[in-house]
Formats: sequence, structure tokens, C-alpha cells
Amino acid sequence: MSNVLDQIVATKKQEVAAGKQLHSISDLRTIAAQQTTPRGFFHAIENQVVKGDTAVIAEVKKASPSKGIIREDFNPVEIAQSYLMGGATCLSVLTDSNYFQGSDDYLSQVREVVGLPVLRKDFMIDPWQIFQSRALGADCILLIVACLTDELLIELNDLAMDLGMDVLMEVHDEEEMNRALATSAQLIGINNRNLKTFETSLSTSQNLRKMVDEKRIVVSESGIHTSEDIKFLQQQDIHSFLIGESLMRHNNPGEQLQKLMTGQVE
Ligand SMILES: O=C(O)c1ccccc1NCC(=O)[C@H](O)[C@H](O)COP(=O)(O)O
Repeated sequence: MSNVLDQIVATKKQEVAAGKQLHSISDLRTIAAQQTTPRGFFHAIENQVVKGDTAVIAEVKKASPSKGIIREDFNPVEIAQSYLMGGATCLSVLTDSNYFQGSDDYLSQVREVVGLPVLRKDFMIDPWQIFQSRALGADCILLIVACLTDELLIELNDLAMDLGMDVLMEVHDEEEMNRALATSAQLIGINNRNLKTFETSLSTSQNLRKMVDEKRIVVSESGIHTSEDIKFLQQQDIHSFLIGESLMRHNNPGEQLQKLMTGQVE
């Protein structure tokens, strides 16, 4: 039986095929050329980490397959503004509509109003989507190693960099980590959530972090809820975090971010 990740990828293939009927790569290149220059996503995180500070990629997400609706009252621009006030280093915006109730428009709207670098959080399987991401204004894309062959991983990574974007390359186990480390990816996301079973454990970050040398930056993703979680990950020498649900469930997500980072969330 297929798992959720397989289903998402199957749906994505249909979406991409339909998208290609509407916009050619040449169209997307023209639209991308009208976008403002990509904001340095990697550099924003690196600057924080080099200073000895913590970098948070705060996620704008209405729903997910594992949690259903996370936030009914969903205004992506207001949430992003709140994250800016709360000290986020970068933003992550879900653009997948079928499984996360996201939208491509959310990314463009957020990026127009808030000056932080923005990750397009979606499921990349085809070069067409990389051009589309830049046309939408993305500063960084997510590449999930589990969804891609080695050849495609390298092709999409190189294409994103050619277009001036950064890449967050996501892994969940040792084998995926070895595949990511064979590429030039500078930003390695360790997803604490198994995307096939939804089981979440911070020990995934604890175990895999040891495989990455200091030339790359590790981002711990998913299942970060308390200030103790942050402290635990910092003790593993991880200083960048991608956080969604635990912020999105609060009325004022930026205030919750600030509390989380200052030891006030139990
Ligand atoms: O979260 C899911 O249910 C999910 C299912 C299938 C593919 C991806 C999925 N989530 C993406 C993420 O990993 C999270 O949005 C991200 O890391 C933030 O996690 P959290 O802080 O736990 O919301």
C-alpha cells in the first residue's frame, strides 16, 4: 500500500503536467526575470549561527496530512508579519494546496510584504517547478531526498543555484543523509518526522547531526514544541530550526516564537 509521501508525489506529477500546459519554461523564465533578486536564505541563517545566535525558519501552514487543520483563522501575510516581529530569521510558506491547504499566491503575497528570505515548502520532482518557484519569488526551495533519484537531486539542486536560489535538502535517515552529503548542498534539513508514518522524534536530529561537518549548516525540522526541545537540540550543536505547528496554533505566532526562544515555553 502506498504511503502519504507516495500519494503526494503522484498528485504532484499530475499538477506539474497540468502546469506545463499553462506555462512553458520559457514563460516562467520571463516572469522570473521580473522578480526581485533572491534574498540570501542561506546567508541569513549562516550570519545568525556564526554570531553564536539561533536561526528560526518560521512556517506559515494552515493544515497538514498528519494534523489536519492546524489553524482555522489563517491570514498568511499577518502571520508572516507576526513572525518578523517575533525574531524569525527566514520564513517557510506551504504552497501545496491538496494536502496542506497552501497556495502559490501565499508565497508571493508574503514575500511582497515581509522582507525576510522565503522558502517555498512544496514537493519538487521536476525542473519545471524550480523555474516556477523563482517566478513566484522563492528565495529557497526544499528538496526532499526521499522523493528524488540521485540524478534528479543533483539536477534540481544545480538548477536552483543557477537561478540564484538556495536549497534546503531534507533527510530523515542515514542513507538519505549520505545521498545529501554527496551533493553540494550547504543547508541540510533533518526532518524529525518520518513522512511515511508521521512518527516524530528529536533523536533523529541527535543521531544524524553527527554525520555533518562544520562546512554545512544543519536545520532541525518538525516536532519542536517547547523551550526544552530547543535546549536539547542546541546541546547537539544544532542552532537552526524549522518550526510550524507549535507556533501556528497560537493566536499570536510571533509572540509564541519569542517565548519559545527565550526559555518560556514548557
Ligand atoms: O506534517 C505532515 O503531516 C507532513 C506529511 C507529509 C509530508 C510532509 C509533512 N510535513 C512537512 C513538514 O515536515 C513540516 O511542515 C515542517 O517540518 C514543520 O513541522 P512542525 O513544526 O512539526 O509543524
